[in-house]
Amino acid sequence: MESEPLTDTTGGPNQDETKTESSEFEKNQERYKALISTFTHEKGWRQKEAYIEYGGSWWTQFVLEGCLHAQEFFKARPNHFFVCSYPKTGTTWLKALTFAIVNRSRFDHSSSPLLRRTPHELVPYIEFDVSSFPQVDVLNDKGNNNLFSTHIPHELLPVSVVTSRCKLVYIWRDPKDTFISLWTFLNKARAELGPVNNLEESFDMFCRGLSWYGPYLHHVLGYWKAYQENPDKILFLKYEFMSADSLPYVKKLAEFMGFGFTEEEEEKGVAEKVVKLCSFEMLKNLEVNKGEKERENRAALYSNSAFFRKGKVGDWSNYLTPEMAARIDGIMDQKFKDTGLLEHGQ
Ligand SMILES: Nc1ncnc2c1ncn2[C@@H]1O[C@H](COP(=O)(O)OS(=O)(=O)O)[C@@H](OP(=O)(O)O)[C@H]1O
Repeated sequence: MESEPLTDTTGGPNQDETKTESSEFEKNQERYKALISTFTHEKGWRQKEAYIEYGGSWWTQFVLEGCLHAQEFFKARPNHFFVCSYPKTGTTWLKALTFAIVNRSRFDHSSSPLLRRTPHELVPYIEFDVSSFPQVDVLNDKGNNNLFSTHIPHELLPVSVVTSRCKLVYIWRDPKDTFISLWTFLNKARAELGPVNNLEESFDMFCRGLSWYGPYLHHVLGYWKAYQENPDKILFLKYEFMSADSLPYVKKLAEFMGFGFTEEEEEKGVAEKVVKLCSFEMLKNLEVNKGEKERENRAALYSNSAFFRKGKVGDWSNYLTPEMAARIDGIMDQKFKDTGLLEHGQ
């Protein structure tokens, strides 16, 4: 196992460049707001919330401001690692796994910060958690943080994430389960956001590509193409395969991150312990991930428990008709035809 320290002082966001004074931060936000007001706005999944077109994808105001901020200020370093995903495809799981993998020699399983803090606190999103940069200092209990995550489509990532030697893991999931997970999640937001469209209307919009960070299939394809061009930089995973048998994928992920399990660790079952610590059942039942508590940041519109619903493959069949399933499957087959994506990992 490589012994790169996780509190590496050369890692983490560039404090000089990223510790924006709040007035400067607010000035930037005003600049982004003015720019965003010139972009196309469409009716979103909630009456109160428009979707805004930027760079071929759909955004909500808050997240787009964060994306523009990340594009302008986030400086990736070679020792950074990024968990990339479309929302509701396995982000929380991968955040927990990457954190547990790289921190396993610092914490045993009874002292892991994952037992007290949500995976989202430990692995921040560059487009909203990191927009108030000083918060990053408190991550990992002390020191800097090298793990980040994002839902930004590949083609809109901050340039340094693509050009730096840092690595990325991307996870995707069956679009039917992704849609149901997203729709049920959005329904759990704080009441002030207003109601979400009914399932049929939201599904129709999802199929037409009109969704948060969508089109979903375009998001997947963007990372797939980047992976094909540079397989040493991106690890490509699928939720369904990981659910069926997590261990080989967790070992692969650790290896890819430069933190492969040693023979001695293999003998001691350390990889199995990481799998267990990050399992849905384990995380869902922790006090920190239960109830109505919320993360303390600008993005806290959901209780911590909203990130853990069923964690099952195929739950879509309890919500979608066979016709709806056939519609989205058909769109996926068409979009992914001849890309090799449907055969990947099988
Ligand atoms: N540890 C673990 N293992 C397996 N599955 C898990 C885990 N943690 C969360 N989940 C399930 O993942 C879905 C949430 O997706 P994300 O974590 O990508 O959501 S988010 O983008 O961070 O908002 C959501 O799926 P659904 O249950 O189908 O809604 C979560 O329940």
